[in-house]
Amino acid sequence: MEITDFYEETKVKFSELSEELLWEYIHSGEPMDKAGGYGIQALGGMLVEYVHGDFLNVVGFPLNHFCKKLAELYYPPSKHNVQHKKYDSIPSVDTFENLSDGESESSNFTEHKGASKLDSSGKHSSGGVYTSENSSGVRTGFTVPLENQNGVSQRPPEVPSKILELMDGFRASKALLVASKLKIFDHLKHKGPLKAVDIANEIGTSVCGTERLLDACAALGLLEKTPQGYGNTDSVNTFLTSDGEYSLHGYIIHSNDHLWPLFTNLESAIKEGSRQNHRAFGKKAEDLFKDYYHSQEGKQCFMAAMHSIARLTARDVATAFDLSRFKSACDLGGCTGALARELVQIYPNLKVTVFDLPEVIANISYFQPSGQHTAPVTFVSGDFFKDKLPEADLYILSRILHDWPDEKIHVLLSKISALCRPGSALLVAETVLDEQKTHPSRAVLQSLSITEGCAILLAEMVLDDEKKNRSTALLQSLNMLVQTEGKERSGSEYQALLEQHGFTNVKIRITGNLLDVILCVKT
Ligand SMILES: C[S@@+](CC[C@H](N)C(=O)[O-])C[C@H]1O[C@@H](n2cnc3c(N)ncnc32)[C@H](O)[C@@H]1O
Repeated sequence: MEITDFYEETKVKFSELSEELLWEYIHSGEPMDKAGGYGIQALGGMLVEYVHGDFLNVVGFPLNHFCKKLAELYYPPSKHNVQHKKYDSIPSVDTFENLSDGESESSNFTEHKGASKLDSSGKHSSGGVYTSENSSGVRTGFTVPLENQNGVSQRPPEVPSKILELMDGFRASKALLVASKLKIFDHLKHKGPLKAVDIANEIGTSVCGTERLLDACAALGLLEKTPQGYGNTDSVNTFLTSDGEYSLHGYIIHSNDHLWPLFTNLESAIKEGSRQNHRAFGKKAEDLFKDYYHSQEGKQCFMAAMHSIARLTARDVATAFDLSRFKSACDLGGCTGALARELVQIYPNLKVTVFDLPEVIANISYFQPSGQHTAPVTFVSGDFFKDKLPEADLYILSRILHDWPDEKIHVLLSKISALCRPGSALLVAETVLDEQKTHPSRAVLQSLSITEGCAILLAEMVLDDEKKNRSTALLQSLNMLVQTEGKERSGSEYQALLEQHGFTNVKIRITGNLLDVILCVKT
């Protein structure tokens, strides 16, 4: 990728202005959203005596210089193409006037859509002149002849928007993470709309940096920008503020403070095939929980992260199968009890025990909902690899198996299996990978009896959704690589693990939520 930078200088002389006129201009409202406080292209033009230099630079974009730079980048002078450079410093430009002229537009449009070439008289002929066209069909570029190394004119490939989006994806993520970490969304929820300067004062940041972050968030669809200032969108109020019932704030802070540094070491993780805690944080404990739980802050951050995802997934996990025949359940590694509480609400006859490490159980009070009836949920502390497990006729492992390698899973499953009576069951909630890890399942489409056109449209929609789910699952598998010794597994991999320990009748529900659910019975 080639990067070039430049600046453009334009001098603007204001005339002598009376205070009265200035106030009138202010009250017109025009200056309010203008960098520099006036709009030379509109009312503000009356304030200006003269302009030396590029007028459009004052309006906001130095188009002429920009186009010259583009021409340099796309058409650098070389032995092969110097002879074509008949025009001044940039090739011919489609003016706005051309675009407003319906007839000439349509004829030019046709001409420009096919490849064309400037001949020595400056007219178009078939060949290699390129002009860009935006999604609304309005041409925005200027013609630039392009040649390959052999001097043959060619049209560059379409802009690979998907690749560019992925390439820059980390910037968008980081903007979201930092805005959350700085509690910008919280301030806007309670006091918005606010101007950049007010937010900067509230959170103690620079005005220029804050304004850029807010503008980026607005461009990403997270914020609304109006003359009154920046405000949250509805989904930001629901998911990104820290006090919302379904807030993802806990997971976002975990992503910023832990996952981000771990993913920075993804390259080493791929080379070595192992987790990267020592590189990201300078220490390596026996397992990831000892890493996370060694400080009170780390512990609460991890618990908040687990809690926020559990709140969003618990309903789908609890209802994926009818569990009403069970009287007692034990959620092993049940953390803050979010799933347990959902279960007792849906199945009023079910008593649920949450079993987790002592460090976690000591902190559950932070996550207890206030004023809610929580009597059937009991919390027990212990180590599920070493200690005796509570008795129950339904065991639950939600996001537990993916943390561990097969050897450890065998230890845990054999303990659970030994405790199960015939008819007892095990419910596993994990992101289940599709079998090939390449092809989306077509089962849904085969079951549709609809017209062909409709089927194709639906197929594309379903496949798009499936692709998105699949990439989420496979990226989650990378997430496990950088921080654990575990991994995400496919349905048949889970089935094999479970059957080895006497669990049969393995049923899998793909929920469409972040977690899928597997139910199996001990025979
Ligand atoms: C990835 S979290 C999943 C939490 C919860 N089940 C959920 O889905 O939101 C793993 C949980 O297992 C617990 N855990 C890890 N090792 C454990 C052990 N040896 N004994 C008991 N719990 C353990 C952790 O404290 C943590 O709460």
